[in-house]
Parts: sequence; C-alpha cells; structure tokens
Amino acid sequence: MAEKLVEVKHLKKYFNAGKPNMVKAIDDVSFDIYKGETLGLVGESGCGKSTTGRTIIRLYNATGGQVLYQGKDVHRIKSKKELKELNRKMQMIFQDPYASLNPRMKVVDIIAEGMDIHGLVKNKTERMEKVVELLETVGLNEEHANRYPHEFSGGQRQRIGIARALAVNPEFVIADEPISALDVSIQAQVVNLMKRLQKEKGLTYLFIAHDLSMVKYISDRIGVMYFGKLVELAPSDDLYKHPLHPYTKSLLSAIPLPDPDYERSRKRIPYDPSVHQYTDQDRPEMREVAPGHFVYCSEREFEQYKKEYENR
Ligand SMILES: Nc1ncnc2c1ncn2[C@@H]1O[C@H](COP(=O)(O)OP(=O)(O)OP(=O)(O)O)[C@@H](O)[C@H]1O
Repeated sequence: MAEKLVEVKHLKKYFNAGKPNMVKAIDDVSFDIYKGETLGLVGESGCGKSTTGRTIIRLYNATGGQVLYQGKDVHRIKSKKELKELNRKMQMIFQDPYASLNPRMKVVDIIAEGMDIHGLVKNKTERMEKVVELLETVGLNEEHANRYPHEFSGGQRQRIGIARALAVNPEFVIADEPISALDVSIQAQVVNLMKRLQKEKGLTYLFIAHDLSMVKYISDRIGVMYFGKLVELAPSDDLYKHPLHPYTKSLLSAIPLPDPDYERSRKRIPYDPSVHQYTDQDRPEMREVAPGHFVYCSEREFEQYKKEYENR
C-alpha cells in the first residue's frame, strides 16, 4: 500500500459561522492523498474545491476536523520553524497566473523569492543559475529572467508560476484550476509539463478543476464535490467508465465531445439534488461500493449502487 502523504479527516470550513449568511464551504469531507499520486478534485463553481485546497495548506483555519501531513496535524503546528518548513513542502499554483504574479517584479525575482525566504541560495550567482535552471525546466530560457509578467502569454505565465512553486523543492503541489484560464491548445502543454515534472521530482499533486474534461489525463484518482460535500471518489478510469453518483453522471454528460454530430445528439443529464435529502436514520456517508470506489450515500442507496456496479 502506498504511503499516505495527506490525510483529510472530517474537515469543515464554514464562512461567517453562526451568522445568517453562513456558508458551509466544506462540510465534513474526508480523503487521503498518496505519495506520488495526482488526486483530481472536481465540481462546479462554488462547491468548495478552492477552500479545500486552501484549508489543507492552512491559508484558512479549519472550522472542524483535521489535515494531517506526513502524520502531523497541520492546523496544530505551533513552532514557527516547523510552519515555515511546511510552507516550503506544500506549494500552490493558481488559476490566474497574471493575478498571482507581482506585475512590478522581474521574473528572476518572482521565481527566487521563495529561495531567498528559505535561504536556499548562497549568493547572486547561484541564485541566477538556479533561476535559469528552473526556467529551462519549465520550457522557458535565460532571456526571460529579466522581463516582467505582462511580457508573457497566459501559458508562459503559468510556466513561471510553476517554476516559482518548484523553486523551493516542494513535495506536494496544490494546483487550483491551473489550466482553466488557458486556451485549449495550451492546456494540454501545461498538463504534460506538470506530468513530466511530477515524474522527475516525485511530486504529489492535488489538481483542482471545474469539469471532468482535462483532469482525466493527469489524475490517478478523482474526487467529485457538490455543495461542500465529497460525493464520489474513485480511480480515474473507474469514475469515467462507471460513475455511480447522479451528480457525477451529470458532470460527465457535460464534457464537450470532439465529434460535433454526436455532441449535438447527446443530452446533458440534469442533476436533481432533492433525491438526496437525508434524514439522520439514513446515515449518509462515504461507502466503498467497489475497491477504492467510494460514494456518499445511505445504506439503502449503497445496496443499489453495489447492484448497479455489479451489473456494469
Ligand atoms: N472568504 C470567503 N468568505 C465567505 N465565503 C466564501 C469565502 N471563500 C469562499 N466562500 C464561499 O464558499 C463556497 C465555496 O467556495 P470555493 O471558492 O471554495 O468554491 P470553488 O468550488 O473553488 O469555486 P470556484 O471554482 O468558483 O473557485 C462558495 O459559496 C463561496 O461563495
């Protein structure tokens, strides 16, 4: 069994807790991320994906539950030194590389900022050497070091964002919709770059996306979120071939297909959340329908899903 790098246990994040406008952005979510894998996290806008990423990395405090990183409770670390080290090990890549890169800083300084903070370079020469190496790793070159973010295309800017994350030798990278703002032709390039870097550097990814079209190329397993809940979690292939939760089926039916004729004739399956109004007796929870394939369901639904899976 692969080693667990991240364990998310009954995590809750409520915004405006106790107020009338309270939002349960994460409502009792549990999952593990194994060392070296890519876990995809999908769901429509507002379902709590970004909040999950940000709470794992402690950009947000949790309302309840735990996040363990290599067995350590992330939200209970008190020592500044330990926290700084954790901030090095866990890096984030953002959706909009333009908004996340300081427009007044040169690329060299953007990339080297983390190395400076963590004391990873001895002098200016080594700093520049490392930056150039990183630029080359992500498919850019030395000439780009002294330019500003606005001089780059969206895809190039995302490469800079990736170089910045890699600069501090992280173990775990949370990529929050890293390709959503890019042209489709560029999306595949960035995904391929991320896959190559994962192999070379033994990285573990949490890859957040709002639809299921691109995540399948990078994810080993995929979790589907709906309104603050994780509703299905399965190996990618199994999720695409045999989705069980009605919301997952609906999301899959929304992926655009390359064949225009087929695309026109295909119907989007609507999702009706009212069929999942549970009472306490239903004891809804993540239940393992097939090895590694979990669905959020009641005991009664569990039996139905098992039958559906057996007859697949
Ligand atoms: N800082 C905040 N204060 C109050 N509510 C928030 C805050 N951040 C997020 N929310 C709310 O929490 C819920 C989940 O938001 P979140 O951004 O995690 O969803 P998401 O699935 O990542 O969506 P998107 O793809 O649009 O970023 C939404 O209802 C959102 O309005």
